[in-house]
Amino acid sequence: MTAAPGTDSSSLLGLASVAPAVPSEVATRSALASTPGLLAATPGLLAATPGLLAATLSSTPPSALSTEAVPPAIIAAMRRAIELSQNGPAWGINPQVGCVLLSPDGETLAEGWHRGAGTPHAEVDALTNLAAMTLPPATDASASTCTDAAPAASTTPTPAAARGAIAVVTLEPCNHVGRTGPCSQALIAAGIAEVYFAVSDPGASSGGGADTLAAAGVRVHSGVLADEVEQSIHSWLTATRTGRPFVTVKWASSLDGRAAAADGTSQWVTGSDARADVHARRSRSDAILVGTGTLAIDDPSLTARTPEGTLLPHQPVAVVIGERGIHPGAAVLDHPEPALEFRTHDLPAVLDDLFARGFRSAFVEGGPTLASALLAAGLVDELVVYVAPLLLGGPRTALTDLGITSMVDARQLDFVSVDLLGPDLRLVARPRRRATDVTTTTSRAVTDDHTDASSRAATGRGLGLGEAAAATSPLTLVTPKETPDVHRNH
Ligand SMILES: NC(=O)C1=CN([C@@H]2O[C@H](COP(=O)(O)OP(=O)(O)OC[C@H]3O[C@@H](n4cnc5c(N)ncnc54)[C@H](OP(=O)(O)O)[C@@H]3O)[C@@H](O)[C@H]2O)C=CC1
Ligand SMILES: Nc1c(N[C@@H]2O[C@H](COP(=O)(O)O)[C@@H](O)[C@H]2O)[nH]c(=O)[nH]c1=O
Repeated sequence: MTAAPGTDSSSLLGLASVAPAVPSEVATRSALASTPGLLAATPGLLAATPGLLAATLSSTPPSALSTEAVPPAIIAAMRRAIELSQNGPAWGINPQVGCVLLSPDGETLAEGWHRGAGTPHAEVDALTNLAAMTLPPATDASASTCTDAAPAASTTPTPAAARGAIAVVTLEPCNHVGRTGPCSQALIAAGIAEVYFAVSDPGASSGGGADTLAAAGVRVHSGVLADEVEQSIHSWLTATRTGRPFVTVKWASSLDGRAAAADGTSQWVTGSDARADVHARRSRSDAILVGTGTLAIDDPSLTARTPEGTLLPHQPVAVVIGERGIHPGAAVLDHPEPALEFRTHDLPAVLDDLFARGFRSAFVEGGPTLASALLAAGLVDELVVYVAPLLLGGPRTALTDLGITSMVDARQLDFVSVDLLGPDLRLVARPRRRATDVTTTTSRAVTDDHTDASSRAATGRGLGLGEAAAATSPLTLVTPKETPDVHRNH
């Protein structure tokens, strides 16, 4: 059973009588997103009473989509979309996104997910998969709008089965009109009648797809399992909202809070399970940051490796911060990715620069001076602390001065998780949000490896990297000649 966007079609989902959304209805989606946990609470009741559901929906405008109004098939599809999203890379400039296409009666038609910058977005991937299943081979179903390689809507896959279908997608469909075509247009062109998504896209240029869809007569709902999606792409959402990479500070300490023995040796404080966990986290990060003190004393490799020493498929870029820079012969010079050095103590500027290069996650591996400076500056989003059951005593505490002199100024955190890894504890904590905290949404957030030329200029910060280089090619290798303060090595 099919229907054009905005027209009625009877269905098991009871969606037939829902009026087409209007833009003003979509504009209220944030209210719904604030109570996402409720959305998933009572699907069983709804499954048992489809007639009641249809009645509820017909009398409830989409803007007031309530707990009861989310059909179980949509919840199930969103759970599947979240699973699919996790097939994509956890690092890089783009988020993990998954999409499930449903027929009007709730049957799964096709699935898709995003495989990283330069590849089709999840919605287009799902449409392409649907086309591949339903169109004759002569039709080029492999092209898509949302890739760097395939511009414009002329290559949008428009399988007939998509007409009147429902798209369930973890992130608001993008609204880009740039190097990549917008997913919102691809969905409209394919004849999708209804879209459910979890979380709004905070990107200034990529967000707004919901309004575009609604204006075209597509029924649009947001906030479905929003808590789950917020958690699964927390790092990317935070980076996009704040305009700097998501910063995780990690350290390994003794039970008495020492990161090294008095002579500076620290290998190893923690055991093999904890270190394997560190390497898995390295491989999900865009960059590993260390200060020149750690470089000088530990001479770390900063690669992501298996316990046997094999390199993991994704390697974060090693970033060394400090006036001393990288000494000749340092192990990071043998890293498979060219290392970056920032001969500065200006940490916001470093993070700005990394963001402009397309880095969305920074994993800080010390040492105590760099970690403390980042914390004191309020630039840390998460702590991952491994505590080993051993005592070291002495002066080498895991953190140094945070500028806190009295308990009233203590940094309050919340534990996110506490786990035993072999003999060691892993504690994950995040800053406690205060009522006065304001989430900053910058106007420079971008997705799909676009770099907004205004981003660095907007902050007024820089480390001597030419604006043009940063604006046009976030991952361009910058030679020392071009940048006295910032450069990649080898
Ligand atoms: N157990 C663990 O998890 C870890 C332990 N360690 C241990 O820590 C020790 C090294 O500690 P530490 O010297 O603190 O190492 P850091 O890596 O923190 O390096 C400190 C240096 O970073 C530079 N720096 C960059 N930005 C700033 C800033 N904003 N403010 C101040 N300094 C900045 C300065 O160098 P410059 O003079 O060049 O400007 C400073 O001297 C070693 O014994 C090592 O084994 C290290 C990492 C992890
Ligand atoms: N000592 C210590 C850690 N130290 C961190 O690991 C770095 C060494 O990385 P690599 O040379 O790539 O193996 C070192 O410089 C420091 O940042 N990490 C831990 O998980 N547990 C430990 O006990």
